[in-house]
Amino acid sequence: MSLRNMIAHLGSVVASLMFIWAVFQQYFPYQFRSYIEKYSQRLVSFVYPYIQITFNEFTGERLMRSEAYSAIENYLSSTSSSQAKRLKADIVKNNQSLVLSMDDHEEVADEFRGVKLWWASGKHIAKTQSFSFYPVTDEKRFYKLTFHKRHRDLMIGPYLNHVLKEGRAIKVRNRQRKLYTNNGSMWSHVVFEHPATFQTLAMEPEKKEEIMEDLTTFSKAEEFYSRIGRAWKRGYLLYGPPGTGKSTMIAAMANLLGYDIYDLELTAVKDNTELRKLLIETSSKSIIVIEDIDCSLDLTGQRGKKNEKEEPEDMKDPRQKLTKDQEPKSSQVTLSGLLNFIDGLWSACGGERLIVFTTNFVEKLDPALIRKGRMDKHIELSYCGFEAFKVLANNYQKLESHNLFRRIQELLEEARMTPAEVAEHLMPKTVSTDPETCLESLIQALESAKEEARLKAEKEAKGEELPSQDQGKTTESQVLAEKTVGDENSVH
Ligand SMILES: Nc1ncnc2c1ncn2[C@@H]1O[C@H](COP(=O)(O)OP(=O)(O)OP(=O)(O)O)[C@@H](O)[C@H]1O
Repeated sequence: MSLRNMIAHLGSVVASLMFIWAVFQQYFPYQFRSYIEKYSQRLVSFVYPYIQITFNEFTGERLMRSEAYSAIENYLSSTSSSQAKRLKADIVKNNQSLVLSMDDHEEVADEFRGVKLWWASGKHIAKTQSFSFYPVTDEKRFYKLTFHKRHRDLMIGPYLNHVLKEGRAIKVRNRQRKLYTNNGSMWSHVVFEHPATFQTLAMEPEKKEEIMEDLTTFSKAEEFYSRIGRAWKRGYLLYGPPGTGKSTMIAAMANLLGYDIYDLELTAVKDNTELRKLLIETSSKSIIVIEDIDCSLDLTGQRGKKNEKEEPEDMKDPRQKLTKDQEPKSSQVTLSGLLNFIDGLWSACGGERLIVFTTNFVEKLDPALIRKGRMDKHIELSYCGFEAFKVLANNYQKLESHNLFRRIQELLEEARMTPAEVAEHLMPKTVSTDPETCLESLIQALESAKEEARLKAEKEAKGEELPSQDQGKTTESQVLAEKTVGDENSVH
């Protein structure tokens, strides 16, 4: 064989080898791998007593972020922060709090009803075919749950339900809460960040406890409501003079339960259809508030007549100046419409909702609206008593006791003053105002309120005509001539 032939032969051998190598690379490694994997897994499952479940971060054709994955991420956050060595941090709640989760390829242990199990985090990195100037990494994260096969039923049923439920609850606690208001039939929202809590609410401690207990019992009563076949809702009627803390209490309720607030302006709702739409759009874990219910709806038939008689033209509600066609906006939402929605509508919507009505004039309300069953709890917020004062003194001046407290206690038993007014006196006027100056200013105000009441009572006794007062505003600093027993913040 000539040298030329030999080179040509060698060339074709090399070409054939390269072809075979290419074919081998292209097909065999994959086939080998899958065969090896398949049979090794079968082999391992004979001797390996554990079961593994994988929860991928993205699921479905449209690769939506899996709800289960994020619930597990939230559930594992506290375990991860105490066990994992490498953690990832993320900021939630409007950049205010940090949430930690375990980094990739970490493992943490958990225990459920005495059974130990393990969670591991991992990721697959897939090569993307698309061309991009920026590095494109297609990372698919997952959590893998490992447990012994003898606990299969416990893990797949109760444990995973527990993880999802807890994870969702943590998500709700960490989410940024919202305050919704309606403009006609549309809700718009802002971030809800009211600092009021039941700790800072000026009220008698036992009544506060009772309300807090009622709220937390309600929030945990999902099973109860579904068992009795009723919508998971509860109605509160808050009533009392302006400045006694009705709005503050609603904020404290929302903060206690971690709920959103829907501040429903009924006068902006055209008719029952719009009302239905608004109520259906409210989300679970929310408080629907209808403030000043006596002014929002013509519940009693008194409002129109009263305003026409008492208010001068320029003082009237702007709605009163609308044309005749536009005017009866509020009256188109009827009391029966409202009550029907409250009773019936939410049975069809999942999740829990509180509905809170407020009024300054409980006696004006239609008995149908406030009868038990419609409104589950009636809470009266009233003038400041000594216990409520002590909460305010602690809030505003960090005072738990002071020798002027005794005098203030005596005066509060004789003079009516709203918590809002008391708070105003306790608020330091300058940075250097000392607590004693504030207490003295409060004592002075209480003494003059007491004197005013004495004069008023004297006039009344003489049968003199009293100057007319706007009932809505009178409460600011009325003095109790004959103090009625137990009128502070009473709960029914
Ligand atoms: N019980 C209370 N505890 C703590 N602060 C209170 C209380 N009542 C009133 N305040 C203070 O007075 C201010 C006004 O109170 P709030 O708006 O809650 O009263 P309201 O009863 O809702 O009045 P309105 O009927 O006019 O809406 C609040 O910002 C709060 O600081």
